[in-house]
Order: sequence, then C-alpha cells, then structure tokens
Amino acid sequence: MGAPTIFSSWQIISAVLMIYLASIVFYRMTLHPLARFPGPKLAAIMRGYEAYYDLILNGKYTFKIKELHMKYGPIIRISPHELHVHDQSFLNTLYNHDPMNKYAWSYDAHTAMGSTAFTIDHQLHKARRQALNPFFSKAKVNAHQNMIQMYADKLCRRISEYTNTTFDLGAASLAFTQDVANEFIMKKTYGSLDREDFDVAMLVVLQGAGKVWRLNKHLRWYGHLLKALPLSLLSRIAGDTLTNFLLRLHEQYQDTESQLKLVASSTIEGKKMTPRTIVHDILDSKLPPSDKTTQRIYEDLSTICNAAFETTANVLRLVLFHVFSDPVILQQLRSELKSTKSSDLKTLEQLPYLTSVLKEGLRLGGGLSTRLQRVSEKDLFYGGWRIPAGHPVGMTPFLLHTDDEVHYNAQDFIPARWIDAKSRKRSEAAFVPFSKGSRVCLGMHLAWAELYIVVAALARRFDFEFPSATAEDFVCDSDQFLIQTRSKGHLYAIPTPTKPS
Ligand code: HEM
Repeated sequence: MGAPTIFSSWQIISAVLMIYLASIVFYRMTLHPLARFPGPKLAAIMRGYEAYYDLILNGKYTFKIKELHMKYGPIIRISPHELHVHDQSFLNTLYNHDPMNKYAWSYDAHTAMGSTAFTIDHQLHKARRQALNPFFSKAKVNAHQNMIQMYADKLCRRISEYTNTTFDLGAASLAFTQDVANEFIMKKTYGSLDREDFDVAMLVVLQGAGKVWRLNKHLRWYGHLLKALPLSLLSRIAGDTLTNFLLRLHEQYQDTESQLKLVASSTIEGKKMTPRTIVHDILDSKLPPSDKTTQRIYEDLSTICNAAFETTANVLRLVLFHVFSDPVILQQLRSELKSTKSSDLKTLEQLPYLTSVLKEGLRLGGGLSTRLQRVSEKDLFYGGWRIPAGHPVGMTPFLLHTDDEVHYNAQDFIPARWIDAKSRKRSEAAFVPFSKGSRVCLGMHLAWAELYIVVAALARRFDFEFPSATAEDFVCDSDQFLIQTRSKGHLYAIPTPTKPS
C-alpha cells in the first residue's frame, strides 16, 4: 500500500499551472527584451488585453493605441511581443528596402500564406514581388486608361438610370473598383456594374471580412476550420451572402486553373493570341515550380484582387460625399476641370485641385486602419531607444493621417491643405496611404488612375444629394484591417445631370 497523498492530482496540476503562469508574468514584466518599454502592464502580460478591444469591442484596439500614445509617449509596448511607434520621423526607418519580415501572428491570420501580400519572409517576398511588379507598373496602368474610362462611362450610364431617385452610390463605387481590377488583373469581370443592385452582396461580405481576420489572430484554428469545411456545409451555416462570395472565389479558382491549362497547352503563337493576365507573368517568371502551382497562384491572385476592391472604393465614397456636399469644393473642382476638356490621365494628373481632393480622400479614407508590423534582422533605433532585432514593431497609417499635431483640423476634408506650400510640406511627411519601401502597395498606380478618371467623370456629369448621410458616417470607427466606417460602405444618393453653366 502506498503512502497517503496530502494533495489531490487536481491540486498538483493547478499549482503547477499557477507557477507556470506566474513565471510567464514575471518574465514578461522583468527579463523580456521589451520589458523596459512604456505601456500598460496588462498589455505587457497578456494578449487578452488586445483581444478585448479586438473582439469584444469590435476592432477598437487602434483607437486604444492612440490613447496609450497620449499617455505613455511615441513608442509603446502594446502586447507581450510587440511595439508601436507613433511618429512620422520613424517611417523611413521601418518601411524601406532593408531585410524585414512581416509579423506572422498578424499576417498569417489572413490564411493566404501563398500570397505575396502576406508572405512573411523578406527574401521570399522579394522574389514573388519581382514577378508581379512589371504588371502593375505606371506604364502598364497608363496603357489601360481607356479600359478604366470605359468602366467610368458605364458607371455614369448606370447612375443615369436613377435620375431623381435614390440609389446606393456606395455599392456602385465598389462595383466600379471590382470591375476595373478584375479586368486589369484577369481580363475578366464578374459583371458587378451590370447587376441591378450593383452587387451589394459583395459590399456586405467585404465589410465583414475584417472580423474573420481579427478572430483568426486570437483563435488560430478558426480560419483554417472555415477553409476546411466543404462549401455545401458552409453555405448551410453561413447564409446566402457569404455563400455567394465563396462561390465567386470558387469561380476565380476555376478561372486560374483554366488559364494555367491554357498557357501550358498553348504554342508560342497561341500564347500571343490569348490576352495576357497576371497568370502569364507568374508562369514566365524565375519563381520556382513550387510557386507556380494552381493553389499558390490562386491565393496570390485572389488576395491582389481583394486588396484592390474596398481600399479604392472607400476612398472614392469619401471623396464623393465631401465633394458633392460642399458647394465651394465642388465649384472649385469643376472650374478646374472646365479648364481642360480632356479626360486623358496625364492631363488629369496635372490638375492641382483634383490631385488635392484625391490626396485628402486618401488621407482620411485610404491607408489601413491597423498597424503594419515589421520584424527587423538588425536592431532598430528610435530616439534614445534601441529596439532589439527580431521583435515586431508597427506604425498605423490611419493614426498618422488623423493626427491634429501634423495635419491642421485633421478630421476635416480640406483639399486646400495640399495647395498651401507650408501645410503641404507638413502633411506630406505623415502621408503614407500606400505605405513605403519593399512592401509598398502593389496596386497604387492603378488606384490613383481609377480615382482620377472616375472622380473627374462624375464631377463633370452629375450633381448628387445625400438625403441621410453625414460626415461622421465616413469616419473610421472600426479596425477591419481596412478602414470601416459607420456607413458600412453604403452611400444613398439622388443623382441629377449637371446643369450647364
Ligand atoms: C486607395 C487604394 C489603396 C490603398 C489605400 C492601399 C493601401 C495599401 C497598403 C497600406 C499596403 C501595405 C500593406 C502592408 O504593409 O501590409 C498595401 C499593399 C498591397 N496592396 Fe494596396 N492599396 C490600395 C489599392 C490597391 C490596389 C488597386 C491593388 C491591386 C490592384 C492593391 C494591391 C496590394 C497588394 C498586392 C499589396 C501587398 C504588397 C506587398 O506586400 O508586396 N492595392 N496596399
């Protein structure tokens, strides 16, 4: 017979667990390489701090980070593992061409590890990006301006159908950016502008996508589980809107597959005959065969397309709301547009007021609402601080764009700030809607071109009234990776043709 034990096995397990947790807390507070950085103790101890703002308060950690900077200064520890800097002078240190990885904890949560956008490793990203760069160059975009103009004209025709009645200009803006991006990248559209409701289901799905990403960050199995479920089961659980989106992704997978087959089976002559898509560029690149599988190419392609849609549409809606709600801005824009009859992209790019309007849209509605972390192989330095190599540090474009210390009346839509030399210099220093360095937005030239062409077309042809919208509806109120606003992307408008003056 053994000796009687004083403690039950549950008590022993609990005690071991307590000691384990206490030693983690002790380590994170004292010996951890980030222990000396300022910030709330709870955030330094556990990720649960961030999870509370992310999940319970629905994407509010970005706003909390702003508050923490006001209390603790420009560099803070925002989780046991991560720092955040709020100072534009640090932009060039963090976003450049030095070897820097992305932060797997955040970027893997998009569950598209094969995509260039979410590739963690610096070298692998560099190779993947090289294969894509030529397709998205400024010259390539310029060569597609007639296509963009064609969709802008189509948007105008569709809007004319609603003269003096209310329609959703917010959904129409997304339909435009979807059709243009799909046509540019895949030489195919899914007919969003042709749909009676401007494909509003896509708007609803894309507005909800950030929630899945935030859940995945904290519950690592969640996204993988969703992906593993068969479409038939998922559609029973998820409802029509998500099912339609998944069907669209499925169609995109099949399109990728058939393009791969087409390119593989074509003769050199045949290849020349088929319209060149991004799939051709990836297959012709120096990437290894493992990066040329259908799944990898599909992940890249669907991520690039999705990165193109809501980002640009969000800026477009915000610009349209402010331009057509403010007679002074509208009048100034129209008189500049009248000075040239041309819709040529190069000409539009030379117009200072139109450019300022778009920059203001990109400042308030562009960029991302989340922090973009980088993990450097070398120590980084900020002020008197040494940031040890291997630890993620991020900055948030949205917080820089809306900082009153940098941009006067930062919350207000004031195109003139980009005209006046002094205020322009200040604002430019903290203006990073497309980020910088090796991970700069792949589609920035396309986004600029779309905005120039479509805003000019709408300002020349229509007046809009917004019976129920207010400026607050377009202020970022939730971090969904992308900016989310109270309007959730809807903008109800009554169009009338522009009166000849
Ligand atoms: C106004 C519109 C847009 C804004 C504000 C925007 C903003 C950004 C930002 C801030 C990043 C950096 C993300 C990070 O560091 O994790 C980024 C990356 C990216 N964007 Fe955009 N974007 C826009 C439009 C587009 C368009 C039209 C496309 C595609 C045609 C696109 C494709 C991408 C891709 C693929 C990346 C990842 C680049 C890489 O890591 O190499 N974006 N974008």
